[in-house]
Amino acid sequence: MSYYAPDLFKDKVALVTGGRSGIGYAIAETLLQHGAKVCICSRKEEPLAEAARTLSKLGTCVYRPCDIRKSEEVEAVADLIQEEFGRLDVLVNNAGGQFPSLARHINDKGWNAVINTNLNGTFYVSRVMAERFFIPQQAGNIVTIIVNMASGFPGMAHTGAARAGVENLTKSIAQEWARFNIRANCVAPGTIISSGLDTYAEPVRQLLDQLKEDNLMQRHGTMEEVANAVLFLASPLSSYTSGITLQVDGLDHLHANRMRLVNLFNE
Ligand SMILES: CCCCC/C=C/C(=O)SCCNC(=O)CCNC(=O)[C@H](O)C(C)(C)COP(=O)(O)OP(=O)(O)OC[C@H]1O[C@@H](n2cnc3c(N)ncnc32)[C@H](O)[C@@H]1OP(=O)(O)O
Ligand SMILES: NC(=O)C1=CN([C@@H]2O[C@H](COP(=O)(O)OP(=O)(O)OC[C@H]3O[C@@H](n4cnc5c(N)ncnc54)[C@H](OP(=O)(O)O)[C@@H]3O)[C@@H](O)[C@H]2O)C=CC1
Repeated sequence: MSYYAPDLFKDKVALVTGGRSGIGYAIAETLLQHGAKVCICSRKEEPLAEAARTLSKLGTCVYRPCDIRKSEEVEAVADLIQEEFGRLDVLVNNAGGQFPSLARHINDKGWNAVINTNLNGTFYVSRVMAERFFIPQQAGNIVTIIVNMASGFPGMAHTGAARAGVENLTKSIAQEWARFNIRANCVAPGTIISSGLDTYAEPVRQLLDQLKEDNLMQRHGTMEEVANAVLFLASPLSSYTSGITLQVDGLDHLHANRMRLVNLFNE
């Protein structure tokens, strides 16, 4: 059940990066359920095509494989959107990820993989979609998924650094592009039950149970709770809001036990 009007995104076109799985899939699904036409992209063609097939039962959903770290592949996604829809109204930068490691054990390749994905990739997609659609249209909306890294992110320093960069980038482009009627905001999820969490093995799995006990609401968040926050920021319901980060974390940004993360690897 939804509290939003079913036609909130009627005649609107949205791109969700990483829309084949987890939170991105839930966002794509919610946008479709509220009338949007959706494009999803990610690296792995087969699961991406399968996700688009399933989502198409809810409305128009197209896909194109793309590594957001390669700006030429991002341009190809823009080409598809231009051919299929001739416009873009909403960009949801959701693609991202990292691996758990103490900072001093992250090698150059691992550091660059995470920075390129989360910071550079998010920038490439935002710039390309603004240049190709939002600025010429004099209208656009960017919502970027980051993480809760307000007090640093021990155990995942690479992603903390990248997402802090993205949050600051969002504040800059929100100001530079306000004159083009473009808004840009972030959503910072806490620990959300998703396919992403399934990628973690011990000792992170055990940590997830502890993080649930620490949470003041005594639970992890749901993908729908993140999708609902994205819907708010992507819609005219938030028309005077830009450059902010909306925390969807059951208060973890005020009350999180960072020692759990520091001690994760029993160093
Ligand atoms: C504690 C609660 C946290 C809750 C908050 C956050 C939750 C989430 O974000 S859930 C979402 C999780 N989903 C993902 O993370 C999926 C996406 N992740 C990835 O695709 C990779 O982690 C990536 C970001 C590193 C990108 O992958 P790719 O470019 O394909 O890179 P490779 O797999 O080839 O790895 C490159 C390089 O990175 C180092 N490395 C990768 N994985 C690990 C690892 N598990 N441990 C240590 N180092 C790792 C390594 O240097 C790799 O190079 P090679 O050694 O040559 O393989
Ligand atoms: N689950 C959680 O607790 C939290 C998640 N987040 C963030 O939310 C977002 C979604 O995570 P979640 O759904 O949980 O995890 P998933 O691992 O399911 O989602 C990650 C998605 O990003 C895509 N992706 C990864 N790298 C690239 C790339 N270089 N180019 C294009 N697509 C890429 C993946 O598809 P493919 O492999 O096909 O490329 C996948 O669809 C991520 O940014 C994550 O860090 C933030 C806070 C908490």
